[in-house]
Amino acid sequence: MKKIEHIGIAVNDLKASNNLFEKLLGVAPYKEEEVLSEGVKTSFFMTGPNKIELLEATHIDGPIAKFLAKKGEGVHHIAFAVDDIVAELARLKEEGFTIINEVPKRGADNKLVAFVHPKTTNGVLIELCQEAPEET
Ligand SMILES: CC[C@@H](C(=O)O)C(=O)SCCNC(=O)CCNC(=O)[C@H](O)C(C)(C)COP(=O)(O)OP(=O)(O)OC[C@H]1O[C@@H](n2cnc3c(N)ncnc32)[C@H](O)[C@@H]1OP(=O)(O)O
Ligand SMILES: [Co+2]
Repeated sequence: MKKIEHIGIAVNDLKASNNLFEKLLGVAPYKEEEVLSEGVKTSFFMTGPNKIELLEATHIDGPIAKFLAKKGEGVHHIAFAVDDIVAELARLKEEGFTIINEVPKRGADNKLVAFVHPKTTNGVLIELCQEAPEET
């Protein structure tokens, strides 16, 4: 794994949280994107070299809606950048971690993503991200 790619934060109201994080970080979000497959609307902030992803639920049965219902707003996952997501998933599986997505899927901000179950990572949901070609 190369570095932390982003930290994902679950929020109830993306618009309100965009305003809050803009005040907090002193920069505006550089992008907003809806990812239908995950049931989320996201926004992204850069602060120095670090990226924050805010996530609002768009689907009542989606992972963010369920997380918000159980735990409330807060840090939802840590994402790591990798060069070869398939190889990294195989390595983690071999090490005994539970992989949620055997096949990487399209995430936000031009990434291929896959998740590792928090029950096998001390309660922290881990996302792997590999750069993907821009969608046309
Ligand atoms: C925008 C796209 C992408 C990007 O490009 O960056 C994203 O970031 S998408 C982010 C949203 N998508 C995901 O989270 C996908 C991966 N998550 C899942 O597949 C599921 O949420 C899960 C982790 C498998 C849990 O699903 P499920 O078992 O159906 O939900 P439960 O609510 O019943 O939870 C079971 C258990 O797990 C705990 N949990 C759930 N989410 C988290 C979390 N984010 N961090 C820590 N723990 C989590 C939950 O509390 C339950 O625990 P117990 O109550 O103790 O059983
Ligand atoms: Co993410």
